Amino acid sequence: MAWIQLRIHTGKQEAELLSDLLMELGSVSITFEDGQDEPIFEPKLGETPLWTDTVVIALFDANMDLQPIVEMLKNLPYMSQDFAYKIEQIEDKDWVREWMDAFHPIKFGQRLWICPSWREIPDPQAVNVILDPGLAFGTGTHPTTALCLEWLDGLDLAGKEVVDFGCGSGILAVAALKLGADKVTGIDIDYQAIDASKANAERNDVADRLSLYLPQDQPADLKTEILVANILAGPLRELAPLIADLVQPGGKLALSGLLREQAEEISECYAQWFVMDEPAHKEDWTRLTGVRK
Ligand SMILES: C[S@@+](CC[C@H](N)C(=O)[O-])C[C@H]1O[C@@H](n2cnc3c(N)ncnc32)[C@H](O)[C@@H]1O
Repeated sequence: MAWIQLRIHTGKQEAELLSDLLMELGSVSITFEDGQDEPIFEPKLGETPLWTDTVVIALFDANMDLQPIVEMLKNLPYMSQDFAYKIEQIEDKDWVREWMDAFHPIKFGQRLWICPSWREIPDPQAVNVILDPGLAFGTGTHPTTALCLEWLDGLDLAGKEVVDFGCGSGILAVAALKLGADKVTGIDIDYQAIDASKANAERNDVADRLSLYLPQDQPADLKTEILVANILAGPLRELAPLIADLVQPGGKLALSGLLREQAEEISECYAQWFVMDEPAHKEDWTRLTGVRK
C-alpha cells in the first residue's frame, strides 16, 4: 500500500491538538519528531514529552488530497497562516524486513556473540546468544547494552547468581547464563520485556535457569553475587538503596545507561555501599562498576 505524509512544524502545546485533529481528518498514524536538536533522555513510562519545536508527521493513504487539509489548518486559532509544512510521498517498504536486514551478529569481548535469530551463527564454537528483541529494548547495538555485555564477558560467571535489573529483551540475562551463570533473575517494569526475556531464554535453552519478575513481585529475600542494571540515571539514582541491598558483600555491580556528565554524581551516590572503579566509556555513554563493601 502507498502512503503520503504531511510534516508540520509546531510548538509543544499545539502538537497534541493538531495530532487529534489530523486523526479525525483520516490520518492513520501520527509521529512526533524533534524539530531541532533538543534530546529528551529519560521520559517516564507512559509519558510523551514533546519538544519546543515539534514536527507532527501525519500519515495518510496516498489517494488523499492533503491541500484542503493544509488550507483548513491555516485558519486554526493556534496555527499561524504561514506555518512550515511539507507533503511527502512514502516509498512502500517492508519496514520489519528493513530492520531485520540491518541487524547482524555482533561480537562482544572475547567470547560472546549476539546473533539475530534469523541469521547464521558466524562462530559456532563461541558463546552465542540467539536473540529476537521483539518489542523490548536490547539488541546489543546500543552502547549502554554493549558496555554491559563486555563487562559480563570479562567475568568468571561459572556457578554464579546474577540479577539483571531492567532486563528488556533479556539480552544480558541470557548472555550471563550462556557465559556460565548458574541462575539469573530478570526484573522489569514492562510486561513486554518479561515476555521477550522469556522467549529469548527459551530460544537459548536456558529458561529453566531464568526467573522473571515485575518489581512488585520480586522475592523479598533476593540477594545476588552479581548485579547489572542498564536503566538510565534517573531510576539508578532513585533505586540506589534498593539495588545496593540486592548485592551481597563482595558482590559485583555494573550500572549502565548513564551519560558521561551524569557518571560522577551516580558514582558518588553508589560509593556509600560500593568501592567504585574508574568508569568505562563508549560514545556519550558511561558504565560504572564496583564491589559491595
Ligand atoms: C535501557 S533498557 C535495558 C534493556 C537491557 N537490559 C539492555 O541492556 O539492553 C532499560 C529497561 O529497564 C526497564 N526499567 C526502567 N525502569 C525500571 C525500574 N524502575 N525497575 C525495573 N525495570 C525498569 C525498562 O522497562 C527497560 O526494559
